[in-house]
Amino acid sequence: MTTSNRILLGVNIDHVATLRQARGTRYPDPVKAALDAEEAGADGITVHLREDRRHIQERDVLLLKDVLQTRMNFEMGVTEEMMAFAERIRPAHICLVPETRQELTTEGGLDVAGQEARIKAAVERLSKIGCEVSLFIDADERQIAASKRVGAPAIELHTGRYADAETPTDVAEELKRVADGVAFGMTQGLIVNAGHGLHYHNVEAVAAIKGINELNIGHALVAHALFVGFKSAVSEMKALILAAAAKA
Ligand SMILES: CC(=O)[C@@H](O)[C@H](O)COP(=O)(O)O
Ligand SMILES: NCC(=O)COP(=O)(O)O
Repeated sequence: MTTSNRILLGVNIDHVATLRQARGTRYPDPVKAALDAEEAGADGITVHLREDRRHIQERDVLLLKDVLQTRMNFEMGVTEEMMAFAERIRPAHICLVPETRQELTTEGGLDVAGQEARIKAAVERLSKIGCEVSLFIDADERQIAASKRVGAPAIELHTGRYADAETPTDVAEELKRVADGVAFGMTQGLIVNAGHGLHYHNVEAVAAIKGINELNIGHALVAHALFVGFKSAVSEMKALILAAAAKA
């Protein structure tokens, strides 16, 4: 259980691949982004191999597996195709996420409570090959307790609702939901990560929540990198979250 204010930054490079896929070019290469992110202080690299391959491709994951100095957090839907691919590459971390083809982005958390047997079998299968499995869920006690029951050592709380909240009241309410989720996850002995929709203007309040192990951030980093370069984008984000965690 994490009790200190140490906080890690997982850099999600999916949207570097989004730009490449928009034209079917060889650039920009997410592998180069990952190496730059590591040099700038990323603690890990997150990639989501979507079923529709809209951004990250198998080629990216295979190359990253060979070249990363830190560790890969491989996000995947719970499908047989992905399970078999994960068994082939054996990433250090796997985050099981819900996925639908039409969604613009990952819209909500995985319904662990509603499909415990299926998720338990996936967690067991992936744990057997040495992966630390995390479940991408809403900050909801029912889902957190179910995550514990299915044997996942870690959860990642979906911060999308917090990021999308528009009024100060809603922002405060969603932030509290995340903070309560972190606290409850810790009582369950889970490693608690968080992410989705975090950016330079909303990240500090989340980084200040005691007990969060890691924040996974992608879209905002890639967007900022267009103007300042990838290394600066990562180091600015890392400095922000470390300062916020230290002040808390
Ligand atoms: C699960 C998650 O939050 C990330 O994988 C994020 O979803 C990546 O971006 P897209 O949802 O746009 O693929
Ligand atoms: N799991 C969340 C993630 O990896 C990054 O999400 P986003 O910052 O691209 O919204």
